[in-house]
Amino acid sequence: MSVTVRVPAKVNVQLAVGAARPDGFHDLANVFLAVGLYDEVTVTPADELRVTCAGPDADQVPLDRTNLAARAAFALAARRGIEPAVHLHITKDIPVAGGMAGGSADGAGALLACDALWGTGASRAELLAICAELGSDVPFSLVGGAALGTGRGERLTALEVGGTFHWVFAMARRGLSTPAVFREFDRMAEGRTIPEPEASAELLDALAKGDPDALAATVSNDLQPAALSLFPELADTLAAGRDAGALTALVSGSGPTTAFLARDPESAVKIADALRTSGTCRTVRTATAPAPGATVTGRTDQ
Ligand SMILES: C[C@@](CO)(OP(=O)(O)O)[C@H](O)COP(=O)(O)OP(=O)(O)OC[C@H]1O[C@@H](n2ccc(N)nc2=O)[C@H](O)[C@@H]1O
Ligand SMILES: Nc1ncnc2c1ncn2[C@@H]1O[C@H](COP(=O)(O)OP(=O)(O)O)[C@@H](O)[C@H]1O
Repeated sequence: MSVTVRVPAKVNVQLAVGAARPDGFHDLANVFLAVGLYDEVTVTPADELRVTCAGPDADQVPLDRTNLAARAAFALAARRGIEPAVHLHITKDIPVAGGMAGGSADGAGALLACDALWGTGASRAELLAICAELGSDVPFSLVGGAALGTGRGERLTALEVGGTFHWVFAMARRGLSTPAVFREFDRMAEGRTIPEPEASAELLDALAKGDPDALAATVSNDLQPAALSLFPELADTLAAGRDAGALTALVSGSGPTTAFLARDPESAVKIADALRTSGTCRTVRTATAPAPGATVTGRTDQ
């Protein structure tokens, strides 16, 4: 018996960051867009909980109880008073510590897979509440598409997307820690008044129209200066993609993955080729958006 769930990565087309809150988090206006790069989580009954991972970055993924997939299984089992006796296998294609919410994807995927395997029948609202306990980005991994995240990013409002956007992603040679990037944001913000984060009406309109030029003109990421401060070489990657015709180039979330919006699939291929030969990054991928959220893609009864 097994259940397999496929979950997308994300890029933040707007990431407005407010001042640090007393709990250490930051209020956000976080416009998430799910992109067609996916992790898969397969859950099968086992004697006790264990996690395995396959894929190019698998050696960087913790296989203990800190893995977000394991934490998701524990959280759902605890609510039902059952033992999380499962094997969670992650097929990882989303870069690790890349600002594309790979760990969050695995958390949302494991939750949906365990719910299906155990027949828990959790409501969407309960699944979303568990996701929010696991991490600020995890609810969005469950729902996919496009959404505005407020609070610390966990309170979602679905957004309309009127077309397909073509993206290129450049994966960096090392990761960046999300808390470290927020700390650098705070350090750089010292002595300044930070405005309340607000979604841009122009950006939401560009998404709704599916207009890549309008989207390119309105994307923003308040964490980008902090990510560049900790990882200055990313500026070279951004420049290489811009020179190759990207409509816009930005750091994805807390980075260090960089994201390039292309006008069409042909331009995306050209930008990807230029980034590959630029020597400024580790790997390059193209993907379209929006992508669906966590979805059950396989089920066996044996
Ligand atoms: C920045 C974003 C943008 O979507 O993602 P990444 O680009 O890293 O994937 C998110 O806000 C990351 O969300 P997620 O990775 O789920 O973070 P969490 O586990 O909730 O929090 C990790 C740490 O990040 C900081 N944090 C996170 C969210 C938030 N609104 N304010 C924060 O200050 C805190 O230091 C927190 O301890
Ligand atoms: N299933 C998982 N996949 C990847 N990383 C995980 C996972 N569970 C926990 N982690 C931890 O979370 C950190 C951030 O991972 P990730 O979600 O890939 O990056 P980001 O938050 O930048 O999108 C990793 O360095 C790793 O230690």
